[in-house]
Amino acid sequence: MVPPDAPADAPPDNDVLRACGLHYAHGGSPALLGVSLGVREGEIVAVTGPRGCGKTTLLSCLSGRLVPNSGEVWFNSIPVHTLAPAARERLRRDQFGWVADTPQLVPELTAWENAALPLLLAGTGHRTARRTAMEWLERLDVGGCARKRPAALLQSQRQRVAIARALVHTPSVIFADEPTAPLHRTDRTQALRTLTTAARSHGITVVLATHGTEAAALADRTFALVDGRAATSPACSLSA
Ligand SMILES: Nc1ncnc2c1ncn2[C@@H]1O[C@H](COP(=O)(O)OP(=O)(O)OP(=O)(O)O)[C@@H](O)[C@H]1O
Repeated sequence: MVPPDAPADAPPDNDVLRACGLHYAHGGSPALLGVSLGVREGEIVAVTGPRGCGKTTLLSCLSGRLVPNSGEVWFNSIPVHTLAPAARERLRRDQFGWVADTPQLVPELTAWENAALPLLLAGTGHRTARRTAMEWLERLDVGGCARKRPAALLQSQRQRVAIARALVHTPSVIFADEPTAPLHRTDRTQALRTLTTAARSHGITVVLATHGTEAAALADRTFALVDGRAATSPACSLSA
């Protein structure tokens, strides 16, 4: 509920993520030109748009992987855009999950160790971390690969391990950048449904970049980008 003394157009205070007026250029090449977005807790938002419109850059700024050239990013009451690198790294490790369009696993670790990594880094005991990772790997149909290293897995199996790793510590927000790109069409629906069902049942917010209508259909809302701008610009107001 918006408090009575808040500005009339203040965002709802159940926004878990808020971005306001984001600008970002890769070198001299502009990727975001004043993007504003609010995401509510537990919401699944699909960021859509043609190749090169800025989806990955937007997810990277929202998640603290990139610092915008100007504009603000808030995670609850935390100003992500002004955090020091170490604090941003901690925030990403503890509160966020990331699934890239190609699986980025640690080659020396087995599938279950890769999936358990966020728990192990947070100090969870080995046995609990392993059990939890195994549960997620099984939900994603790759439980049988748990002892294999990434090199021995198919690309589609690696991506499922990466999805398990994003879910394993039940983060506040998962950023998924074309998460089903490496999967065959038949595998896509199941992996997407596992991700979105798990997110809904655990109250995890998801920001999902996608070209596909299938992924967008599983989201609560679509946020369309065109040439680095929102296709329809929401008003931007920060109450914090
Ligand atoms: N590392 C980089 N160096 C230079 N330009 C980049 C870099 N990354 C992205 N860009 C440019 O920034 C713009 C936005 O790219 P971005 O990857 O965010 O778009 P996208 O919508 O995710 O594209 P895709 O659907 O192809 O993944 C594009 O013009 C792209 O060429």
